[in-house]
Amino acid sequence: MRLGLAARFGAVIALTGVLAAGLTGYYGYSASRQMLLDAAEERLLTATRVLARQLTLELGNVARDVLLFAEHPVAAQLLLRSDPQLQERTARNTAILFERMLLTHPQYFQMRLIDTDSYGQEVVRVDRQRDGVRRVPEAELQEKGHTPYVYETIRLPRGSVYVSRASINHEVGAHMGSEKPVLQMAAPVLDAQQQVRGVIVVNVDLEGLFQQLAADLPAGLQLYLMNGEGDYLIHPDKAKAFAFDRGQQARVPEDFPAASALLAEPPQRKAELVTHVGGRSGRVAAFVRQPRGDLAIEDDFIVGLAQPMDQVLAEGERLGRVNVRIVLGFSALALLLAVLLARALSRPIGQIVRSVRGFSAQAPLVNELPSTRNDELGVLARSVHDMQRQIHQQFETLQLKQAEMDRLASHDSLTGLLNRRAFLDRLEHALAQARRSQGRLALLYIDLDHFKPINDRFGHAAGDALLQGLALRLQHLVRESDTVARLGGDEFVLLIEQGAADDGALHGVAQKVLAALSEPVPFQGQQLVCGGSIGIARFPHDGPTASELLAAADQAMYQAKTEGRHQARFARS
Ligand SMILES: Nc1nc2c(ncn2[C@@H]2O[C@H](COP(=O)(O)OP(=O)(O)OP(=O)(O)O)[C@@H](O)[C@H]2O)c(=O)[nH]1
Repeated sequence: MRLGLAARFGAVIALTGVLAAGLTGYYGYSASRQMLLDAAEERLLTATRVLARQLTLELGNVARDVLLFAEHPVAAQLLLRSDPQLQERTARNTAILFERMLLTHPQYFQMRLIDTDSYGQEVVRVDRQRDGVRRVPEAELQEKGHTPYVYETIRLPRGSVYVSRASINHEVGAHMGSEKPVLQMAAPVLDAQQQVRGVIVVNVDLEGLFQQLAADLPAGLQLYLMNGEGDYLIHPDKAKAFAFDRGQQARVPEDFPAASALLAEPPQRKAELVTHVGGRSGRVAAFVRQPRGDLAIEDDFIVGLAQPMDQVLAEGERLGRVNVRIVLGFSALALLLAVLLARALSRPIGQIVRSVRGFSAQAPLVNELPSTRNDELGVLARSVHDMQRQIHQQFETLQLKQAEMDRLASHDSLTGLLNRRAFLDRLEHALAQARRSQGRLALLYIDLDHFKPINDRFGHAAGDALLQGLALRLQHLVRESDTVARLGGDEFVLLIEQGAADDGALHGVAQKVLAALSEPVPFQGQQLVCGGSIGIARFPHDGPTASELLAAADQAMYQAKTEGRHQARFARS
């Protein structure tokens, strides 16, 4: 099926509309999706920074608690062991303070005072136990001189705080902290001579601390904590946390390859990273490493937050659905407009096409074109109508000219009678009919008498007027069935088809003709008079063909001339 111009135009409009709506929707969706992704990354990085900062602040709080005890004179006094009674009372009071501390800080597993002079012997120790916070009996106190938190801390100057590597606590008798991720924070206790006498140690519950820090995070975020080597300390999948403690490996670059760059950064400096993994079904993650600050930290901490990509893009998907609805709406509108436009165009175009197709120069001109429109189609319609009108006029002129030419081809221009050629056609036709019907006919060959002197005396115009006057007279004289023609010069011929059988009647006609020719014709106040001689030939009597009949009639006319003019003679066969 071939589509019309209006339909094709409509289809182009519809296609353009649908395409424009689709592209706008697609690019709008892509741009807003990227903006959402950027905003989500920014939010995630900000939340991670806040979390890392909170961790630093929290470690600072613990450090202040540790220092509070390390700097307290009671600690140094207790370690001097001067008076056993005072010693016991001071130890009890210290234990009470430790207990208060554990009760108000749920993230502390243990607090203890260690005597570095006696191989790191614990002097006072309070543990979080199943049934509450308890002072550990003297008999259960242990030597801790071999532990890093003791031998590393005693090297520190006054006022410094040691922070251990995060580890799983395998110490014997650690109670609630046993086999849990812990962080030991310790400060040296110095005497008046600035000699290190002991160490105050707090065991921090790493998971508890983090749960507390992450409590305010939005739902759906995954929390990660790594050490400086990238080993997971906290991971949503518990099997990956402290894998190194079980002789395995679970490091952040395995899940987030871009994190290698962060691990390669020099320590002690702040470092950040945002990365995605796994495409649309993966995750966006942000990692922040906080500077160590004043603390003597054994290892760095890297804090990470991740969000599933589908959560990040959920807003974008909603936007996408809205976009799809908008695109569909606009496409439907474009289609509707295209149909309306196509119809508005196809009607006038159809009218013009029908008018052009149905136009005929012969048929009367009917204006059914949309000529009243003010647009280009109106201009086209008016132009078509003008063209049709001109064609009509030219056709009429042509017809008139054709009729005139037809008339000139068969008639004598001076008298209006049939000319020789047309007369011969008529004669042939009449002869054929007469032959078929065994009919008869007769020719009266007429030549004017003394016509030349008229020309000579009164001028050519007078001769013309005489010829015209006599021709008119001959036309009126004969019957309707007869034919009068001018053969040329002053020669006329009369064909009689009815009543030609009777020589008497023919003779009568010839006499009437002679009488009519001898009547004067007025011209410019003159009376022009001539007359005529007639030769009569009959079919089939005087000849079977036109030429023979004409020759016979001419011959008879010539005889009439020679015998005195103004008379008629029958041909002699
Ligand atoms: N005015 C005019 N004269 C014509 C026309 N055609 C022929 N003639 C003239 O008609 C004359 C005819 O010649 P003729 O028949 O010999 O002259 P005529 O005087 O009639 O001679 P007769 O027939 O012997 O009586 C010529 O002088 C032609 O010039 C015409 O159309 N108009």
